[in-house]
Amino acid sequence: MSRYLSMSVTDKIIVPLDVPTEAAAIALLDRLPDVTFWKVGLELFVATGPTILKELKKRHKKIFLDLKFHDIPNTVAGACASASEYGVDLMTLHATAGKTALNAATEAIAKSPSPPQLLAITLLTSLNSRDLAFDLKIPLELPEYALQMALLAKDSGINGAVCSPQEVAQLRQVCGKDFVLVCPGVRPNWANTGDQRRVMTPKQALDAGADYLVIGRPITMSDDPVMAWNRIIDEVST
Ligand SMILES: O=C(O)c1cc(=O)[nH]c(=O)n1[C@@H]1O[C@H](COP(=O)(O)O)[C@@H](O)[C@H]1O
Repeated sequence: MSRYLSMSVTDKIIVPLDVPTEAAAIALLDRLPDVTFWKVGLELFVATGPTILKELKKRHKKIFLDLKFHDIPNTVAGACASASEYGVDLMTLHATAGKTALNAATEAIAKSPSPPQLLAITLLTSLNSRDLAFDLKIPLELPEYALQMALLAKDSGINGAVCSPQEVAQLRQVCGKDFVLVCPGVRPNWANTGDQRRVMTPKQALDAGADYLVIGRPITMSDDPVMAWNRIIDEVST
């Protein structure tokens, strides 16, 4: 058994199964047995449906089902009710679906025997201040906008938010210790940023107050995913 398994920090790093087939997902699960928390997002779920969730449960893994619901309240509530039947740990919807949809989602999952924790997307980590101001025409500074989306979610009964590590300290301070904060947009110094725009290193993100980090391509697209995973665990443990 790897020495990394004994460190609770491993449970804070969620690795996304951003691959197009069940076979590719299973190859990653086999390659990275020390990963305890996996994310299933749109690419894989559209390809496999809930089959992949059963495989993860068989392996006793925690599951973040990241389908980012964004629709009218009735539809969001129905999707949340259906998805909560899978017995996953975390689920996402966009804060910009609005207060009524966020409330409806909260009520819909409350009926589940094992409700997931609901997380609201504040502002995708692939967007920067320029995108917010010029393309989306949002007349707020980016950190203020992310905070307002988190507060909207919190006031609507949502358990936590997905935010960039650059905003996590402020959200932690304002939203409190029980609000779950999950940060994608995490890049070790040695990894490419790719399409992520608001990044920090894993250690910086955890030190700033993130409960969980989502780290994908630096691990999964590495020539040696096990080495990349162990390197990240070492960096956040020192
Ligand atoms: O909800 C998410 O997980 C998410 C929100 C966000 O704002 N940014 C973001 O990158 N993500 C997801 O986090 C993962 C990041 O992957 P990498 O960029 O490869 O580390 C992807 O699966 C994204 O779908």
